[in-house]
Amino acid sequence: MTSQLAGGPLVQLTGVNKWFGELHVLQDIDLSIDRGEVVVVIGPSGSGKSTLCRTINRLETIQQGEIRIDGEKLPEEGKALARLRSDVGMVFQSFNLFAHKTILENVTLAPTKVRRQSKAQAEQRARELLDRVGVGHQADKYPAQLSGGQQQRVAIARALAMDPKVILFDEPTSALDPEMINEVLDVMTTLAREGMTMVVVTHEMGFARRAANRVVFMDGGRIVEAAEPETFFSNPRSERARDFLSKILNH
Ligand SMILES: Nc1ncnc2c1ncn2[C@@H]1O[C@H](COP(=O)(O)OP(=O)(O)OP(=O)(O)O)[C@@H](O)[C@H]1O
Repeated sequence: MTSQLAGGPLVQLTGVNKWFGELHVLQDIDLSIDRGEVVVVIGPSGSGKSTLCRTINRLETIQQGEIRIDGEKLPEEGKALARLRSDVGMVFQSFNLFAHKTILENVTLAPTKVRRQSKAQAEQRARELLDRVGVGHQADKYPAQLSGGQQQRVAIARALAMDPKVILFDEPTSALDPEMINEVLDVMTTLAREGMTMVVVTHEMGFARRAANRVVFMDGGRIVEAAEPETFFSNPRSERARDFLSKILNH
């Protein structure tokens, strides 16, 4: 494994190509993400946004190109599983909490099993994180006793408990009732302002405008354009991005 100098990009994708059978789902992706940067990925359904996220988290393998996290090249497939949760956090649309475990247990599970933290140490940290996302009072409950918005905030605390270098959010508010969306976006905005490196696939353009350093627009497996939100939203360069924005903003 090679290490680059600290201070280089935290996440670097170079010439990444991926196929699902005949479908060329990621095409020549080059993307560098700096420490503390918040990148919002948008684009039409099927454009490859989730797949991009999943490759960064090693949930999907690629056929061409290279992905480095903090200078380290992704290990081969077998080893990737062992490192899956160590430096990249992931928050999915569907929370993925263990129903039969308490909220506290959900957040302590990975630190005790993967990081081998003591139970006491992991619980103390989990309680701090649950307080931070506003659900500290729910620690002894079970997921089904919480609203969707609360469960997603627990999922964010669970990701933070592993002290990830970057957190990937794959449509984190798409499964939520509308009134719960903002409570999750507010937690994410706070994390962004605190300097967490984040990649966020979302249709929430308000979040992109206020929290993103860069908006990446994908279409047909390619990054078609990438710009600061102010530039992107006021003057998208490509016709596809203009069409997409007019559809989503008039929705
Ligand atoms: N495991 C898989 N096997 C085969 N095809 C897949 C697989 N996962 C995704 N695809 C296909 O790859 C393409 C890109 O999917 P992906 O989920 O990355 O798009 P997306 O931009 O995130 O879409 P959405 O906004 O609808 O979630 C789609 O055509 C999808 O059907």
